[in-house]
Amino acid sequence: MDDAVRLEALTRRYGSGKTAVTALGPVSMSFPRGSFTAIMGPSGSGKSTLLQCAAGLDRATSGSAVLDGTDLSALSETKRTTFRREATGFVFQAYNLLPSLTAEQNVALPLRLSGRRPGRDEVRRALAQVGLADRAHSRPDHLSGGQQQRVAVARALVTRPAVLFADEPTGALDLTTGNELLELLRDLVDSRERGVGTVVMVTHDPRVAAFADRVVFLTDGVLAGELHSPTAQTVAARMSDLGRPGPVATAPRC
Ligand SMILES: Nc1ncnc2c1ncn2[C@@H]1O[C@H](COP(=O)(O)OP(=O)(O)OP(=O)(O)O)[C@@H](O)[C@H]1O
Repeated sequence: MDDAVRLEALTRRYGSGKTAVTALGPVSMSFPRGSFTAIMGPSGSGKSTLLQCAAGLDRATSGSAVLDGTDLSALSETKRTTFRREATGFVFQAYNLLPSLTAEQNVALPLRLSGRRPGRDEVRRALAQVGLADRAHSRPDHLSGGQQQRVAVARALVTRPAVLFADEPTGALDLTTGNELLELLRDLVDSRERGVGTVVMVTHDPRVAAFADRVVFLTDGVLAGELHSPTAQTVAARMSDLGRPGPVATAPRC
């Protein structure tokens, strides 16, 4: 399996001099195509920073992120933005839909931002992928929270990105609706003809992480291990270990 995303000694620092904060790194790791990875770690451990650098929403201070074969650090700000719009989809906790636009118009936005005239078929296809083909003309305030987040997923899928990134995508949803959304993400990875192929998701909830193939743990901006074929119990146990003083929590930055 080749890599959809590869991080090579990536660091992200904020500020300069004595007030500089290293939010992340150095981190080296891969997200293989066709995989569903969850990123976990205590608050402030660098999860969102990792996601944003991997997705090209933020720029590494040193090292690089290689996304779908393109080294983001080698691109100018403008080229990175253009590339990111085509190669990635991003779903946030808050659905971030424009309230005055219909579901269909919201989904078409990334195509318009890329300077393309949205084809009705590609927009309808993305809505069908999330099970909302019949709600194309609904505005967000006529949709439930779960449906709004599905529209946000359809918007993220419309450019047929190589990777779908999600930062706490179920954070605003109740348990049942959240599980339905996670089953949708799982299905996007598992079923090739419907699929986006690769999903990378930040969460703080072990039950949410258990939908992934692999969980990657961060503490203080560096990798603190990973877990394959996770269950909510094994993830919760590892998280609790991370919180305890010991060899893992005190591992030096490499
Ligand atoms: N713009 C910024 N300026 C300065 N420091 C920042 C900035 N963004 C993040 N940080 C710091 O970088 C570190 C990592 O932040 P990040 O948001 O990636 O962590 P997180 O694991 O996603 O946290 P949470 O679970 O609370 O959302 C934190 O110490 C944070 O305070």
